[in-house]
Parts: sequence; C-alpha cells; structure tokens
Amino acid sequence: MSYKIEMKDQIMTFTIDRPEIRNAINDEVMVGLEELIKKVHNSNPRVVIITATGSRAFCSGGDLSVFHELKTEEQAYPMLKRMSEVLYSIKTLPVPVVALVNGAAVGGGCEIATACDYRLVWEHAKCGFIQGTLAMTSGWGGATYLFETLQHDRALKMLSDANALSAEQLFEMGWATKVVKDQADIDEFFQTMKKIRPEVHRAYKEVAIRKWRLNGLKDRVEAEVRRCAELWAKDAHHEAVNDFLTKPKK
Ligand SMILES: CC[C@H](C(=O)O)C(=O)SCCNC(=O)CCNC(=O)[C@H](O)C(C)(C)COP(=O)(O)OP(=O)(O)OC[C@H]1O[C@@H](n2cnc3c(N)ncnc32)[C@H](O)[C@@H]1OP(=O)(O)O
Repeated sequence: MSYKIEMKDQIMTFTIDRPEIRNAINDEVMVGLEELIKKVHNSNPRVVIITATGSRAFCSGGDLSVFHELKTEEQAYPMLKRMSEVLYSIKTLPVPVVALVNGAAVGGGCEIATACDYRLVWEHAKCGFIQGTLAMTSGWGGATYLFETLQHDRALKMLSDANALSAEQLFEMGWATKVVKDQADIDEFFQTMKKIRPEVHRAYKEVAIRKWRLNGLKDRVEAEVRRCAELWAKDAHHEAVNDFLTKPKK
C-alpha cells in the first residue's frame, strides 16, 4: 500500500509511503487521500496530520514516471482537477490539518503542504514550488493557497523563483509554522493545541472556511488548474519532464 491512515488519541495521521520514489503522488495515494477525507468527516478527530515515510522527502509532487504519459491538455486536466478537489477538501476540513514536513516538499508536494493549516518543517527539509523549472505552474491549487497564506510579494517570489528553500527561509517568510529539530519540538506544538477544547479549534476553522467560500477560493483554484493544463500540453514542459526522467542515475 502506498499510504497509511492511523488514528491515535483523536489524532488522524495520513502517511504517504512511497519513499523509494520520494513519496511522489500516484493514483493510489490520491485514493488514500480521498479515503482520509471521508474518514475525517465520519470519525471527527481533533486534528489531522499529513506526513510521509523516511526523512528524504515529504512529497516530490506528481509521479512523473506515470504522469509524463499525459500529453494533451485534455489528458492532463482530469488528473489535475481530481487532485485539486482532494486539496480543496483537505483545505476545508472542519478540523486543523498539520503538514509534518519530514523532508523535501517540492512541486505538488509543496502544494499539499500549503493546503494544510499548519506546516511543521524538519530543519533539514527543503521546499519549493519548482513547477516553473518544468515550464508550467502548480496545478493542484497550491498557488491559490499560497496567495492566501503569504504576503503578496513573498508568495509571487516563491512561485516565480521555482526553487527549493531551507526550513529557516521558509519560517522567515511565513510559510513554515515552526522549524522542528526533534520529536520534542513536535510534541510541544500539539501540547499547546491540546490545552484548548476541540470545538474551539473547529469554530475558528469555520471562520476561515466562511472567508474562502465568500472570496471564491474554489473558482480561483479551478482557473489555476485550467492554466496549468494549458501549459502542461506544451513542448517545453514535456521536454523538461523527459530531461528529469532520463537524467543519469546517481
Ligand atoms: C503533476 C503536477 C504536479 C503539480 O505541480 O501540480 C507536480 O508535482 S509535477 C512534479 C514536480 N516534481 C518534481 O519535479 C520533483 C522531482 N524530484 C526531485 O526534485 C528530487 O527527487 C527530490 C528533491 C524530491 C529528492 O532528491 P533526492 O536526491 O533525494 O532523490 P532523487 O532525485 O535521486 O530521487 C530518487 C528516485 O525517485 C525518483 N523521483 C523523485 N521524484 C519523483 C517524481 N516526482 N516523479 C517520479 N520519480 C521521482 C527519481 O527519479 C529517483 O529515481 P531513480 O530511479 O532511483 O533514479
């Protein structure tokens, strides 16, 4: 199985479990995330954690060994749309969602982390919207969420630079909620959360969801998906992906 879903002490944890391919997202992981969303609505945890196996990567984005077969806009759009709906559902879960960034979060992996409410980033992790290096934009809603998260110039620069930033840089710019160096740092974050009753956390999450419903977040995500699908179909993107897939083995 490419993922795990566990519930302990009212904390539901989703773990991407494809470390050999840096926890890239394929159809099976998408199915798992869709299952997570249903479980959260049915079992009412106090908090959700999204993380991954190992320490090399949180998520390296879409699995290019699979998605490179999508050539046209019409072929790419359904995959982008499906994952954008997964991330919108995660964004609007009625409980706090924490990305425990255990390693590199790049491309769509950075989008997943940005769709979460909080980002606890291990000090060695590097994260970035590197889609620009593939001659395209984010395509799962991540850019839309980033403009909801950071001050405008920092969001636009993170997207346009298309590079991976250090945990300290991510904290300074306001993307990382906390840089963590050990389990104690993580435990401290959740201990603080546990001091307040779950219904208070849910009520404040409702305030954010109301804002997003009023400011057209879903429509803005759809426009991002459509634009990405257009760029996806161009030769420059296919050539960049091919370069990645044919790079010499380390
Ligand atoms: C689908 C659209 C989506 C979006 O933006 O909306 C996307 O995310 S597009 C995909 C964008 N992601 C990338 O371009 C990331 C590519 N990967 C990397 O930059 C690195 O692998 C990194 C930084 C995540 C980790 O580097 P590290 O040196 O630790 O590992 P390797 O690069 O040697 O990778 C190990 C092994 O995994 C394969 N790999 C890694 N990422 C992907 C991926 N996203 N898709 C497919 N395969 C991936 C890599 O090729 C290596 O394979 P091997 O056969 O062992 O050489």
